[in-house]
Amino acid sequence: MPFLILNLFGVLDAKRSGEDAVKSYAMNSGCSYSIIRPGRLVGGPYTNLDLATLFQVEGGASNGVTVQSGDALLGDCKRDVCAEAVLQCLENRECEDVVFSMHRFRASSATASMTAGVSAAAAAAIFLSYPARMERDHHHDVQYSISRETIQQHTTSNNNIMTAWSSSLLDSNYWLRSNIPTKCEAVNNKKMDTVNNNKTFASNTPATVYGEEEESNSANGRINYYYKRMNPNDVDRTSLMESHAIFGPLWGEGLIERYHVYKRINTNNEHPQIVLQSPRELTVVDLKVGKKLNGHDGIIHGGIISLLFDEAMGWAYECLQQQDQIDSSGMIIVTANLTVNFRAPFLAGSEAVIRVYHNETKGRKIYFSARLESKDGRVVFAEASSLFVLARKDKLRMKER
Ligand SMILES: CCCCCCCCCCCCCCCC(=O)SCCNC(=O)CCNC(=O)[C@H](O)C(C)(C)COP(=O)(O)OP(=O)(O)OC[C@H]1O[C@@H](n2cnc3c(N)ncnc32)[C@H](O)[C@@H]1OP(=O)(O)O
Repeated sequence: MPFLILNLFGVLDAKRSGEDAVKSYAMNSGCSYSIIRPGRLVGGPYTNLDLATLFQVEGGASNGVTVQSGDALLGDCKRDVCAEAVLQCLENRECEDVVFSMHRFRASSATASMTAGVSAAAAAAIFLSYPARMERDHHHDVQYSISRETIQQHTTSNNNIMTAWSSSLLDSNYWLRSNIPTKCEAVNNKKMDTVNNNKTFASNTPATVYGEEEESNSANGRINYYYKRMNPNDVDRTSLMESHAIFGPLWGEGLIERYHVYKRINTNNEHPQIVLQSPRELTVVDLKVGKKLNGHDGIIHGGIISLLFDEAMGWAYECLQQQDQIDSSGMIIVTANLTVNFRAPFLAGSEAVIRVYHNETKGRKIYFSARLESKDGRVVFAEASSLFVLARKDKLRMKER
């Protein structure tokens, strides 16, 4: 069928952007995904409004299916078959990061057919025992609108999320995550955005920066904290905005699109006006990177990540200096050593936070560590440790070997 007709009202565009969103969410969250592209859904219950519903198209007696990678298959797909595939994907690790289309097998046999393209293991895992299973488990009675709970009950594969093209199949278009305890929940984008903690934050705390620690060293056992935005315009360096790597040349659409630095301020729980000292977490940077800073296609360059860390730690020194009232007149803080471990691809166009921790100060040597992580803290993209040295400005010079 011509693409123009299939894509009437932008249906296929919407499906593609849904898939892209699932993949990108999976990458950012450290989950895998399975994407099922069923043909037109037929067979009851008729939950969506289309011609198949109008004419109560049954889809025949056969429950056989054909599976193929990509979207080359044309035809329809029975709802119960699709529902079964959803459950099978969640149960089989072979189905992680798999995209396949699925259609009714037109021969009279009820045996599943696999077409090359989808990994043989995945296809086998999904469908080899499929007809027998349908008989055994009476899945004809399966709840076609699969609830979150049903999915969770059937989820044994590790950390998989999935989507199916048909919103009539899954309740509320849930994107599903599986059984790592903290992640064992069905999430949709609205829920994701409203994840919050019950800490007391100042009103200037961005919704994207979350507190995570239960401090226990104040008199009454708890410390409240909030984050105060630091303003780069206050920096006593007139050239900062023009020649600074981040706020100058690398700033803008497609480049570094946000780099908001927040200083963590701890207060006594009972007397919030009293600011407490020595939090290990000094600074949080709320950042967004564009799509023009890549090394590999779609993945932010490791050098850029190192830059983001280096800067965050420089600002952390500023926070430390304000807090400990270090006298640094005539001195400048420079990075002597920076080590970065890259843990997961940081995708172009992503938002994230960097949390910087103060480890130790020895004379003019200051040691920091930091994490670049997703905004909900579930994925660590990179970790860094550094040594900053406070050097005299007038002595800082090119050294001879
Ligand atoms: C409200 C508004 C707020 C505004 C808020 C503004 C915030 C705005 C933030 C901007 C943030 C920018 C952040 C970018 C920061 C850079 O990127 S700076 C650029 C990159 N770094 C450089 O160019 C530094 C080049 N290196 C040097 O100049 C010199 O090697 C150093 C690091 C100054 C050290 O030289 P030195 O002063 O002669 O000292 P030296 O005796 O060699 O070493 C001192 C100690 O450090 C140790 N050390 C030195 N290097 C190393 C090393 N690589 N590994 C291990 N140990 C080392 C030595 O062993 C020695 O240890 P001790 O013997 O004292 O125990």
